[in-house]
Amino acid sequence: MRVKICGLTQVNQAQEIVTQGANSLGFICVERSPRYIPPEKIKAIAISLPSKIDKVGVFADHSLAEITKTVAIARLTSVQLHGAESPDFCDRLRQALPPNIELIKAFRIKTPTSLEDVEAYLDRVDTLLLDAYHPQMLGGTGHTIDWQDLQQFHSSLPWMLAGGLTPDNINDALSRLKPDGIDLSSGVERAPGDKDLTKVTQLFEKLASVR
Ligand SMILES: O=C(O)c1ccccc1N[C@@H]1O[C@H](COP(=O)(O)O)[C@@H](O)[C@H]1O
Repeated sequence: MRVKICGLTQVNQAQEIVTQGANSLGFICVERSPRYIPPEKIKAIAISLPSKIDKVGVFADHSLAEITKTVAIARLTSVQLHGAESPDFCDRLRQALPPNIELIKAFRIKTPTSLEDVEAYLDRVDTLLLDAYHPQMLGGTGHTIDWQDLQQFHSSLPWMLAGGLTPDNINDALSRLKPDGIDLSSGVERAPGDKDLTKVTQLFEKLASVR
């Protein structure tokens, strides 16, 4: 399963989290987030990691030029769109990016009808990410989606579950839902951008216990 740990800002933490088993790391490119990390610092982390590890830049309503420039500087392999980017924007971004860059579209699930938004993106992105809705925050909220709302969710694209996942609730989530990947940030953190490696260890222990 894809395990993405998001909100990295420190090279030693990134390396340790990969050693523990993460295959995907996320970097917040949203300037107003307390987890923001500039492109040059992402690059320093990215080039220290094995090439097989996904390096995901998280963007929200950035311009095409900002995203393409950051992808090049930071050596990203994936772009996560966490704002209100339209299907047409995704098409144009696809044209603007190198062909091997993965496009992940995040959806903030407020009610079951929020899932209807997914349809228009299926031919335009590679991966879906379902996160919790919060009225003031775009992401990193620590809030869970009502998993009941996702019971009937199926997709032709791989999808990742995000939103308030922790070592304590991950196995409950995975017993109810069968995502292709999981994405954790605040649930394995001491403070925004400062990961708690003990919690990351607990996460992988929990995941190993059900394999
Ligand atoms: O983490 C942030 O600060 C952030 C800012 C803007 C957009 C997305 C952000 N994070 C995303 O939030 C989810 C996980 O959050 P949590 O586990 O509930 O804390 C994940 O997809 C991050 O990429």
